[in-house]
Amino acid sequence: MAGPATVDPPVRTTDVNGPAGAGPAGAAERVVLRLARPYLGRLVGAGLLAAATEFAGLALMATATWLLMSAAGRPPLDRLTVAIVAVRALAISRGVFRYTERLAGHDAVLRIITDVRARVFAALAARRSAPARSGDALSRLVSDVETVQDLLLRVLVPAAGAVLVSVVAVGGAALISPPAAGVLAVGLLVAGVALPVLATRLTRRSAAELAPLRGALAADAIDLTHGAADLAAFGATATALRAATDRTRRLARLERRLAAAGFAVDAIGTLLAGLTAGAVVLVALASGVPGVLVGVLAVGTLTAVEVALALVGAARQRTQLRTGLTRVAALLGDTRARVPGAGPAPREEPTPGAEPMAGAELTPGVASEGGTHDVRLDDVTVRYRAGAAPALDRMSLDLPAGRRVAVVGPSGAGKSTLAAVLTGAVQPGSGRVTVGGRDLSTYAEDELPRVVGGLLAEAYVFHATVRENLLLGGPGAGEEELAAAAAAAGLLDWVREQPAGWDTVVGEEGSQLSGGQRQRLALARALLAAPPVLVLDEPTEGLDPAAADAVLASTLAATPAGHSVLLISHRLTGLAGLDEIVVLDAGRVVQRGRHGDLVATPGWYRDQWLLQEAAERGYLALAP
Ligand SMILES: Nc1ncnc2c1ncn2[C@@H]1O[C@H](COP(=O)(O)OP(=O)(O)OP(=O)(O)O)[C@@H](O)[C@H]1O
Repeated sequence: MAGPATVDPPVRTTDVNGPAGAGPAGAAERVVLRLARPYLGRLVGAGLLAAATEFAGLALMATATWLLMSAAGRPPLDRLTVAIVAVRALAISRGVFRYTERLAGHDAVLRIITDVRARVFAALAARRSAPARSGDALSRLVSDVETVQDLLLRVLVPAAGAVLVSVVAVGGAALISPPAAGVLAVGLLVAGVALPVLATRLTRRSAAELAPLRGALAADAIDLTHGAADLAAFGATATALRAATDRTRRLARLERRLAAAGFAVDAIGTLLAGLTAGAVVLVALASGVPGVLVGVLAVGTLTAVEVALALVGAARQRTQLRTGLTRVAALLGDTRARVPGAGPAPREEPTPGAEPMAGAELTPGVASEGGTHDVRLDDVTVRYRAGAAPALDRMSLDLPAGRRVAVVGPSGAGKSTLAAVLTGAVQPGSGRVTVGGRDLSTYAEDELPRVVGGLLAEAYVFHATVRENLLLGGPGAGEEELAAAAAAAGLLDWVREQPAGWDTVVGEEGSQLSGGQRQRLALARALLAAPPVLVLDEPTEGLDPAAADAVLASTLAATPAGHSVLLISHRLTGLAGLDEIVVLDAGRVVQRGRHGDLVATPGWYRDQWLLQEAAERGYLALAP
């Protein structure tokens, strides 16, 4: 069978979500901090308590060291009493400080978050382009706002505590030995400034790639589940799975790289603590500091460097929070930072080419392979549940190659089931379906979509660009073919009006399109695929009568000659040009013939035609 060997699913480039961290994170932080201003007193209190906690830990280690080393010289007990009491007091106060710091920090931050969430909600509600129902909006309300919480609780408060304690530690060391304090200051600067900068540099790029990649994977999961039927119908399941697997691998690689960089920085931090303590000891000994105080300086240095190393963790956190913070800040409109996910992917240079003719016949995406594509159903029965009434009841139907047939009938008659049987989505319980004389069950999974396919009921629109959604139907299609398919489906004018044109992102499940535009997009995709047997399940659903007539006419005109069409429709208008109309009821063919004959014959078709005529005449009379 000729035609493309593989059909690509819409390729989600990570830029669907926008480049993470593309915005100025510093500006975003300023916006967030401005929101925190009314709670500044509480935040400063939390920062001071964090510093008190770290200081209590540092003082505890230093006092305990002094106590142990002094006790080795067996001094009178009264000389140790103060230190013993201090150790107990510091050990208890450290826990108390930690507890109150957590309490105060969370109290302040949760108040700020309540404010931020209310503002984000208001901003989202005011934006028509980001409906509050969409997963993206939800993620902004929940996870992005949590980045504000993390910025305050995991970055700013601990960082403030670490800086304060570092200053106090250097001051304390200077009381014992100014040269040793100088060495400690250098060690603390390396631990608290140079290492965080290094950690940020090492992880920034990977962290920036991480967030959009995770977003793309989440969207993959939705597309693979909700769009499974459409992927299968276009033979793109394997390719979509491969793309998602590749993304998962890339994510794993990135996370490994980030973890390795993290371990390396941690190892350098530990080494630095040891080296600084060693240098402090040597300098203190050289300056004639007594042995006990040298011990105090050594242990104090180890503890102080460890406290300063918290800044490395804070820097790492900050890098990871960039994307979320930028999105929150941009949403609140206080920064010009780009909102990843809100904007379309950068526009590609248009492919030079002739202007397509509206309604021009499409180049078949797949040429028929010489053999005919006669479709035959013999005594086909489909039952969705054992004991239930059959959806198709011993149904027989011929659809010779090149024939254009409409299938109509009351709701629940089995029309969509017939489409599902032909596209291989539903296996008949009994009977035989052949295409080109070959049993349908002998077609390989990726082979059938190249012969029978089209627009399924409730077609899925992927969270990608218009172009990517269309290319699912015709992977190799150029601008001209895209335009011809879009013109036939009545979508071209809309595409041309969009600033991003073919690169307009349609949102999750096409949420940024109207129902009619979604339907036209799905129809254009089916037309682009142009299989020899084209199944169209309600192609004009959701369109007003005049638009439905125009789209149906251009759709039929765009279908290549020699290709069969099986059109499922509720509307009976526009069927006069078809070769045959089959009326189904309760899974059986109850009438068949051309429109003119059926209208003249008493039965469901004639009744329905008269009803629809009257209804649409009324509609047109009411129309302005
Ligand atoms: N997935 C399913 N599971 C169980 N029963 C189903 C399923 N799909 C369809 N049916 C049943 O099969 C029968 C035929 O449904 P089908 O969707 O083919 O009818 P239809 O003619 O396309 O209806 P409509 O015009 O309302 O879309 C109905 O009774 C329906 O309830």
